[in-house]
Amino acid sequence: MAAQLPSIQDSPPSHKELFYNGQWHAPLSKEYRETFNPGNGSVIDQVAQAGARDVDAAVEAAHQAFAGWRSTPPAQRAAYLRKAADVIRQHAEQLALLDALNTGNPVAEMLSDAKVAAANLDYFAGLTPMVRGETIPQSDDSFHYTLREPLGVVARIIAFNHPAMFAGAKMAALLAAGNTVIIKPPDQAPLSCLRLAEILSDVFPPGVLNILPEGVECGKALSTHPLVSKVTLIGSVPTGKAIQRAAADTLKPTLCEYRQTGQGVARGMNFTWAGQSCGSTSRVFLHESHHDEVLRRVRDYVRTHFKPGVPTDPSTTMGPVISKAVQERVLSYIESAKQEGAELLLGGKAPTGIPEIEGGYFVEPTIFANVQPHMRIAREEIFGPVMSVFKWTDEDEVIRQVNDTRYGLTAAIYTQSMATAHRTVPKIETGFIWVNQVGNHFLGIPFGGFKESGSGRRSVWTSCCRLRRRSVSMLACGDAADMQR
Ligand SMILES: NC(=O)c1ccc[n+]([C@@H]2O[C@H](COP(=O)([O-])OP(=O)(O)OC[C@H]3O[C@@H](n4cnc5c(N)ncnc54)[C@H](O)[C@@H]3O)[C@@H](O)[C@H]2O)c1
Repeated sequence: MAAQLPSIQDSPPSHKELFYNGQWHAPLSKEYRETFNPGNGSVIDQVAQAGARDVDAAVEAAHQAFAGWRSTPPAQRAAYLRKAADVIRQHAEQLALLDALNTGNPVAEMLSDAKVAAANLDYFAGLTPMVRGETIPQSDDSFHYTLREPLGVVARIIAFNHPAMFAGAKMAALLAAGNTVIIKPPDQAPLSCLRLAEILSDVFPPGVLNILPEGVECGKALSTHPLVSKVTLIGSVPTGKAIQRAAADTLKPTLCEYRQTGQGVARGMNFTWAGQSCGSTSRVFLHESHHDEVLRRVRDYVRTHFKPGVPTDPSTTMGPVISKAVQERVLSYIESAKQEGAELLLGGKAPTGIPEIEGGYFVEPTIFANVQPHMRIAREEIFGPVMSVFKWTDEDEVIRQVNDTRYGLTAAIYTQSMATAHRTVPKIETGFIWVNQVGNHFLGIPFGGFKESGSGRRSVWTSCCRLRRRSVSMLACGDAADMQR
């Protein structure tokens, strides 16, 4: 695979500005900000920052493009999406390398991200003819039907952990349904999204796909803009709440997911990207009958499979966290766990003695056993490489503990009994549950959270369209009678 990777020098996007209306624009604010390589702390480049006036211009362009895009026949929209998928596939290695450089996620794993994005575009291209309403029988003298219509301009604000995948995959259904899209890349890691804008710049008609790098201010301006019909976020709970508050004024909808077990527990924690995945199974509940055996296997697996290294090196198995501030926050959680009496089994500090990652924001893969429900690491989202292990004996009590959190995105159940799985699944308060597997995602299967982990479910058309009901009285309208015949 190493031979397939392009050189790092050739990979960064040549444009660092704002992409809208099919063109690159310097920011009206004239502001640029440094973007970093979390693998060594160095500055990679300066990237434009979209201000409120830039957001106005981009939203206007997307709004103007909407009428043409929504009336483009579904088969033609599908052809645009398939072309985008092909182009992304051709640049998969470059996008993976850019995300490794800018997020710290190991490049070998990031290769699949661009492929997932392309697969989503192909999948939703195939579904464009399925954006359908239904007819509803009533009485003999009336005829009722519903239409699914695109919403208009949709803003997608995305988190830093998988930028190219979040941008590429999650535009697919929106575009297929006839919406125009503005993507706001993560402030920490905008480079792969800028490259996406470059490679897709002549794929879609101007204004259909727009990409505006910046941070919170741009996100806020998008959330409150009257011409933005919907804001979708992949991000943290406080951001989701802030966006819902901001969007409320303009009434926008928001969408805010023994060996085999040991390996599953270890893999579910996503140590590869330093635990920075929304779906990480960071709390592990092991029954006392196999607690010690599974825990030993988990520790051995993590110790041998996840070694901090240079993110752009294809042999690296674990990257840094995204920034110095996040590294300090994760280390402070580790300190709190030690002070509250959890038992440190592995890791617990920033790695030392590895010259090639000096200056990077790394934290060793960390496992705490004997974690109690009241401890901070058991209650708050760390979003770092820290796993908390609990021992349990009583099924009702463990389900109570599993649900005793503000969050509810994913869970995984490992059991030899399908009866146990079926009995337990409905009791667990998460939007997505794996059984005897973990971390896999499936095309077209809704993914989203319960409680503070999300509102809405990323399903196919419900999140991209509004449902318009039409009632036609045959007595009042001859055309309608013709339609029914
Ligand atoms: N539920 C999921 O599917 C999912 C997937 C990946 C990550 N996440 C979550 O994302 C978080 C980590 O990513 P992050 O640190 O980039 O999250 P974040 O919430 O800090 O930022 C996410 C995005 O929102 C923007 N933003 C921040 N404040 C905003 C505001 N007030 N208005 C509009 N936009 C605003 C940011 O610029 C960024 O682009 C974790 O909490 C993780 O659980 C969730």
